[in-house]
Amino acid sequence: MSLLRFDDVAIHLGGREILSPTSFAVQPGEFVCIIGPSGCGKTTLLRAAAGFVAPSAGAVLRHGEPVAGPSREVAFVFQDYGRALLPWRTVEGNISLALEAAGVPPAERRARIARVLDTVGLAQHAAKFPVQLSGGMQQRVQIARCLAQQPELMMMDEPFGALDAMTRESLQDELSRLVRDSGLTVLFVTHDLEEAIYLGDRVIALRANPTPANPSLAAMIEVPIPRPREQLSAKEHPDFLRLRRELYRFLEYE
Ligand SMILES: Nc1ncnc2c1ncn2[C@@H]1O[C@H](COP(=O)(O)OP(=O)(O)OP(=O)(O)O)[C@@H](O)[C@H]1O
Repeated sequence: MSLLRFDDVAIHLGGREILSPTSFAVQPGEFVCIIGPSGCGKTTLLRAAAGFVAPSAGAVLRHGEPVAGPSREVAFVFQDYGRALLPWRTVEGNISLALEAAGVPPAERRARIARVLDTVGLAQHAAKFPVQLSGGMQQRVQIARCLAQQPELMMMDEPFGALDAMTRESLQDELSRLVRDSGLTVLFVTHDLEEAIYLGDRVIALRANPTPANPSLAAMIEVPIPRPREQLSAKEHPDFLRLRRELYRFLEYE
């Protein structure tokens, strides 16, 4: 059974159709990237998948059950790390917060925090405050916080959009590795089609201003590039170049 399924999901906000009836399914362990022009409803789709926005028509199903609201099984990583982390809490304290809210006992909290900080390479920085860390490190804290919750689904909304190119590539590789090791399922929104192809098992392309003839779901492509992927060789792979061309044309004309 699919971990997540959109069955003809339409979403209207402010009297406008943001997402026209859209159907797709996400299997456990899949990494699905969502691209599309600004305002096409990528964030709205993530929010609907997480139960923050109710569909105007159709159904969002997790494990075959309608999603009724937010769940601890779903964790978010946002682009704006400056606002996503509490500045008055240390790295450790930020990660602990969600676990405290979930009632995880202190000893297990400490063990989970140590484990996830190790996973993202921040074990030496547990006692620092966000302001003492670079942007890339703050994003690692957000990812660690997400992993500590042990969700089944990780939603990432342009998580690397504000980082420089080098940091971005190294975080892409870290993310690929830890997703492969953990078996997490990921929905990842990005503007960057190379990032979508490099990270995704599948890429969903949305168009803005849908009509019945041109619905929101413009394309859904499989990425057959073998894993583990490596930046240079993956980006020279014939399938990478083919998909980049296809998606580039799509984005150019939308
Ligand atoms: N609560 C709301 N009420 C009314 N309109 C909304 C609401 N939330 C989002 N919108 C509108 O829905 C459209 C899609 O927004 P959304 O943030 O999902 O797009 P996006 O593809 O993620 O855009 P971007 O790439 O710029 O982040 C936008 O036009 C936005 O103004």
